[in-house]
Amino acid sequence: MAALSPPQQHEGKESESVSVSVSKKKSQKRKRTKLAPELERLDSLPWNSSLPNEEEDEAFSLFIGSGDLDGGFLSLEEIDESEYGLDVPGAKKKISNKKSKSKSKKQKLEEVTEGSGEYVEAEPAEGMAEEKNEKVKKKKKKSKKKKAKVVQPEDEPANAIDSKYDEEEELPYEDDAYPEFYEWNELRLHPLLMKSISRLGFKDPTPIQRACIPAAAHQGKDVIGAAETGSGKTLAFGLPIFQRLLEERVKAANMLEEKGEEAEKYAPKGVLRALIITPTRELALQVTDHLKEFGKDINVRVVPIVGGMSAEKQERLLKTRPEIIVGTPGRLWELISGGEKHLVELHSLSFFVLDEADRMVEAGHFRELQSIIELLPMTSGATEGQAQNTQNCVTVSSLSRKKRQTFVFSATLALSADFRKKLKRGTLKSKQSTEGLNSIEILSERAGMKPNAAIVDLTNASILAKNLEESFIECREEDKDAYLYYILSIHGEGRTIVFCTSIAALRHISSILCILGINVSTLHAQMQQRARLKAIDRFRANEHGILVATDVAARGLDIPGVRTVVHYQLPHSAEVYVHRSGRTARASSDGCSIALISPNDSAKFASLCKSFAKESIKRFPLESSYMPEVMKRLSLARQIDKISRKDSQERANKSWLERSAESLELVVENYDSEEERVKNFKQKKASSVHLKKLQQELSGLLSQPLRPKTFSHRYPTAAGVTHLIQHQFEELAKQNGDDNLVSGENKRRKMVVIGQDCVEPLQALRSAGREVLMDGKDMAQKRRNAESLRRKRKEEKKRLRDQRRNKKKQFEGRQ
Ligand SMILES: Nc1ncnc2c1ncn2[C@@H]1O[C@H](COP(=O)(O)OP(=O)(O)OP(=O)(O)O)[C@@H](O)[C@H]1O
Repeated sequence: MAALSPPQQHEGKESESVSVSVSKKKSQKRKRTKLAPELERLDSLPWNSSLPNEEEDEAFSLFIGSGDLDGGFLSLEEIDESEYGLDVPGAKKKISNKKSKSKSKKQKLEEVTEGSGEYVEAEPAEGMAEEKNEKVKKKKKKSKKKKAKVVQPEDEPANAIDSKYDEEEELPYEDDAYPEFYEWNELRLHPLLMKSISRLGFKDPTPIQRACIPAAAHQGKDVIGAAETGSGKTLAFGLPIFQRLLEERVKAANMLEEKGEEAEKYAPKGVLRALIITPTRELALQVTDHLKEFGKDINVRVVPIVGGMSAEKQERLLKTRPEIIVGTPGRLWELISGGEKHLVELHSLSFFVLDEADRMVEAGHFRELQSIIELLPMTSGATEGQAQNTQNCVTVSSLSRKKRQTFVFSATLALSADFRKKLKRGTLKSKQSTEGLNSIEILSERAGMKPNAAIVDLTNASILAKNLEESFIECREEDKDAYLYYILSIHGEGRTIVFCTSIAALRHISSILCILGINVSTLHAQMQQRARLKAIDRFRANEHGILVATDVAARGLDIPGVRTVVHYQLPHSAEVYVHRSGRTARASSDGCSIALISPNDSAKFASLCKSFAKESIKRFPLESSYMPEVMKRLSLARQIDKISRKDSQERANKSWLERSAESLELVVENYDSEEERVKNFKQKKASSVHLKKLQQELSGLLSQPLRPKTFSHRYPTAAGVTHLIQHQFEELAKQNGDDNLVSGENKRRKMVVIGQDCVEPLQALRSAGREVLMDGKDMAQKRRNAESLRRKRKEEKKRLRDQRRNKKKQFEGRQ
């Protein structure tokens, strides 16, 4: 990784004293020792080789051409953390002896003047190095004085300031200053960000954060990031944005004395600095909330702009002139093309982020996104003159000279076309022609992504989250409802998301489950935005909630406690399967996915497994003795559903006819004969009686817990012993043995439930799931067999029908 490669060599180095260079070596050695396992791990990652050579890198300059601000990024010594009230809970301040203090001073000086290799400063013009060092030293002194003032209690004698300062001096982010945040300290983030990290209790950065932050925040690189679902990608691009905005503020504050009001333009307020684009509204709102929550102490405005939002609210939000906007392509383009004042100031952008980038290049988003990208000013080409011509922006002259950073993230970037190969080879080069490039590359290039972008691909061959247990149930298409009901009622622990491909299937399932007394929330793209958000809130609020959703919920939704994902219908692509499954097993938790596979799905499922390099997958354990009862309930539910649907359809038709007639001021007359009306009435009555009867029968069944067919209250073994029950028996026997050993007497035992009840799917899968080889050929053969059986049955039926018809004809002919 570029961020961990040897430090850059800077001019003017020879002028440093020997003691400084010795201490520098020690400092580097100390850092390397601590980073050694990290380096080893990172070196072994596939993307490492594709990173550009550090020496060939353009040094990142925040204010190109401005001698005063050369170096752009701040060293931590320039940031006075005491001003930010940094108070990391549980962190202990380390007070060391004088000797180590002086060494630490030298190390810090050296880092400020020479760069540490973890952040890159633009090289000053020849002869300016010393001047710059002097300036930095002065700033350091100023900062030290401030610290002394902050820590000095009112009644303390003046000579106590120095000693207090000496103690405080150890506070900046030394690797060992806050042991519990050691890994974060390595990333050298602004004290306010550290404060947020500690507030949220994020003990360590996730691998994608560890890999992206140095490159994006300290080297100013563009980043293409791929890592498993739930791995913290939002903060991997969010933290570098916050870091740069904070650094600019500090820089401007430090310059205030020298340059007065002019300094403020280096940390401009009220202009758009970051535009984050996500494919769905829910994701945009979630990313906004995540960044807002993180940026509580930072005073950076983060605002969502999504479809379905009322015009007034949108206007109100944009009036606050937020620095960060998170939005969906459709609404953003609508506003930009309409000339919305805050949004058209795209020249002030310092960050352009495509979250779930691979989804956005698909139909439905691509055109709008492309249009937005086409409006982005050229990062290197925008001259000052051009920029000055842009209206409504007072900060153009300073901002246009900055480099805009582009971040492209997704869990499945590596799955798309031959992108993975290109990621690995690092062949993302700017070409004149777009031939041979896929859409992500084209968009990335058009968005101004540099050829030396840091490419961080942390996805493994299977792409799926590592804590995810996958499984499947083979069943007939018409039995999918029954198995879904089985999973939800027998293993209803934790939150579950059921994914469908079509809205029709979603409606069917939610209706059936509702009749069966299972409360579900639904989420699909045709719902009103308010209803969509309500559904998510309801799901979030229920510890054992069930959400039936289409793929609109597949990407990015981060709801804690989702234990199970059910693929009721298989998705159309491997990417969607990864994202759907990724709603569980997020961050450090685990979870399981269950795919319901009908004979028609089997070949598709086998090819999915192949794309994830999976040779085998677990079959979800089923207790077949429950199925007769499940089927009985389901049959009743289906009949009830059919009657209710017919009724409501009739009502809808009737009211439509009446409404239409009313609007045309016509009178609807009933031309049915008396006989027909009586017949209709009788039919309705019969159907209503039948419906009532079915409902009564079902509610009688639902009032009892679901039991295996041969369940006996006394001997719960008659249903046959499954692996799970076997396992439970063994555990029970062990437990009883232990109890007897301890007490030595027979106590009255508690009632013990044996079976699958209340065992969450993951647990059932772990204790009884059987690995099945995913042989594509075998699956395809099975499907062919099933098809040929169906065909034979159909032909047989047809033959019998023809036979009957012929007989009838012959009989009629004889007469
Ligand atoms: N360093 C960290 N330590 C612990 N938890 C973290 C850390 N960073 C992020 N998280 C949490 O991990 C969860 C997943 O993060 P996030 O939504 O950013 O994942 P993601 O990689 O974008 O997932 P997806 O690909 O599904 O969109 C969030 O709840 C977030 O708060």
